[in-house]
Amino acid sequence: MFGNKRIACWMSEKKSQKVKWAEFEQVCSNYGYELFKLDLEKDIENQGPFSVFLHKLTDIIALANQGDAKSKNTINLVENYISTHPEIIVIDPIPNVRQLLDRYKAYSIIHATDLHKHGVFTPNFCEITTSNNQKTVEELNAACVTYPFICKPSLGHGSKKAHEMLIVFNEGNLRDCKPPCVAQAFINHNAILYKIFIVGDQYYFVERPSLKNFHASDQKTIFFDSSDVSKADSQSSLSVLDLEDEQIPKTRPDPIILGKIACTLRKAFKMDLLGVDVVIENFTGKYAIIDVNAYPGYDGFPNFYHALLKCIVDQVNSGINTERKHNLKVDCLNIIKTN
Ligand SMILES: Nc1ncnc2c1ncn2[C@@H]1O[C@H](COP(=O)(O)OP(=O)(O)OP(=O)(O)O)[C@@H](O)[C@H]1O
Ligand SMILES: O=P(O)(O)O[C@H]1[C@H](OP(=O)(O)O)[C@@H](OP(=O)(O)O)[C@@H](O)[C@@H](O)[C@@H]1OP(=O)(O)O
Ligand SMILES: [Mg+2]
Repeated sequence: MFGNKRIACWMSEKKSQKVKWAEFEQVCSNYGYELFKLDLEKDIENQGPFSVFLHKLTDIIALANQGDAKSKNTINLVENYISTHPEIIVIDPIPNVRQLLDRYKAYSIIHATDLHKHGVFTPNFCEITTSNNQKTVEELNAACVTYPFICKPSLGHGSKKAHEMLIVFNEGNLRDCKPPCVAQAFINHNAILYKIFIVGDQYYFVERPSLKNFHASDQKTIFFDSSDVSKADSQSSLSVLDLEDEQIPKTRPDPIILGKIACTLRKAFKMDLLGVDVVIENFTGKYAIIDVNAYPGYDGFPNFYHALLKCIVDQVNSGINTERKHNLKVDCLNIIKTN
């Protein structure tokens, strides 16, 4: 019935549990596609043929990078299969996902875009690679990272540890940073964050809770788990504004700037499924990109499965490979729909 119009899908058990499979299958079927879950424990060839591979392999790629033999083998099998079937549309290409796993690399890619022309920046950042505090002070100074800063594990996905962070308020507590990690200047933004969810040429943004304003001081380091802060229903005590900050006026986000960010980062990362975390800096009104995620949760994205299928069909119909497609010049404001 579907011929080779088959979509193979792989994601972690945790993510899989959040998928409404019956609805997703129905939407695929409406677009003429059969959806099936690829089993990476079994021979891939025997499960083919398929024309589209939709995946979130970030955890396995991260484990493979850390030397885990089973994960290395799995990724090798997947990459070999893809290279012997170059006609398969892969969303998103594994080498492109790989570069997102390293926060330093990801911030460097954002920094190299021309988004600064639109009042958008990525906060000053540097890598912390040593426990030698004097060396770290030099690195921080060279990159103009001031206090307070957020210290994030270099590895941005793939384990609980990737989300264990700290806010460092002074030089005296630099020893709390456990390399390899990235120090990123803290941007005061009155505890409101915007998540831009990108699906090919469509995007949508939602407002989420975030961290309150902080200032350099002699206070002790704050340790937190990022997954407790900016989910739709998060109620972290770190998000409660100090009394004097409640008066700071709220800036409404400009959908055109968020669209520009979506379009620019889609091209820069050469990926279709991306989540971008943006905060608006108090008083300057500038937009700071603080995090980019592969295949995020899309919580709140209206008709997400339709958007995903449109993205898949666009790729299939383009008749050219992903690498070339993302290199095409496109007019950002035409291709990104506002919500
Ligand atoms: N530079 C920054 N300035 C101010 N607040 C920040 C900054 N970076 C991160 N935050 C806050 O910390 C939270 C977690 O940071 P980040 O998004 O980098 O973590 P993460 O583990 O990659 O999260 P996720 O993958 O769930 O999006 C953000 O949601 C935001 O509230
Ligand atoms: O937990 P949620 O469903 O919301 O999705 C989160 C997603 O987990 P998932 O892979 O299980 O979807 C996370 O992936 P890992 O870093 O853990 O790989 C990361 O992309 C978060 O940014 C997403 O949160 P959001 O940015 O969308 O709020
Ligand atoms: Mg985030």
